[in-house]
Amino acid sequence: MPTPTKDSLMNENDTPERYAPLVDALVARGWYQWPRALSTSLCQALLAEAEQHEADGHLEPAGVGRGVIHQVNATIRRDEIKWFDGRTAAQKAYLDQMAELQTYLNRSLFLGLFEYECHFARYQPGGFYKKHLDSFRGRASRMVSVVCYLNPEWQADWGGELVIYGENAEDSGDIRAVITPEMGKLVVFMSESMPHEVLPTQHPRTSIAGWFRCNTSVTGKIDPPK
Ligand SMILES: O=C(O)CCC(=O)C(=O)O
Ligand SMILES: [Fe+2]
Repeated sequence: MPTPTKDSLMNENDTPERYAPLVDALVARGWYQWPRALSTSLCQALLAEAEQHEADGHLEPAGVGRGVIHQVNATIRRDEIKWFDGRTAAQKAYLDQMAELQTYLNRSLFLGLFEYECHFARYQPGGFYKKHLDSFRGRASRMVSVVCYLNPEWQADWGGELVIYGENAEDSGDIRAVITPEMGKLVVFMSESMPHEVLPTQHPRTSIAGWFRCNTSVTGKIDPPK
């Protein structure tokens, strides 16, 4: 099979206006679920990369916290990750779509997003990620979270759903969405206000987790990514 080019992985007829319902939902309720947002050819290419990283032993246990307080804690999360380096056609095509979304979000919501970071994530059977926020309140940095799922023919009884809760993280009864991780689905939510968790999966579960960040530079120091 010839190596796909970036353009061959993009959908034709994709206009930025397709992001309008996403932005409306983010404003109204803080999250949006978009089945079949990405082309199957792009998702398959990304899945193949993630599986190759796993076969090559290039995934690393994910941690919690950033910078000096970054630590691996298997009671909180059990996925393995690989950060994008933007070198392959598939990564470039995905990053192009995120750049387009970033432009659209900035134009419509004036969010001042200036950077996007993302990694592949692989959850093995038994893997989970307990309820958390992607950004600490008051230290705004990660503003908008985007998860893309890469699992063809996901079965309803395999677990591994993403559960999104209301703003009060203590209230576990306030479930806003239970989302299955089907290939091509994009989930977008506000990083500071939507607690969420990944329920234990019974089947290997592959995704791309990413974040749009705003500049939180303090006294000239730019927050370190990751
Ligand atoms: O994979 C998912 O559904 C969400 C992952 C997540 O919450 C994270 O990586 O911060
Ligand atoms: Fe998260």
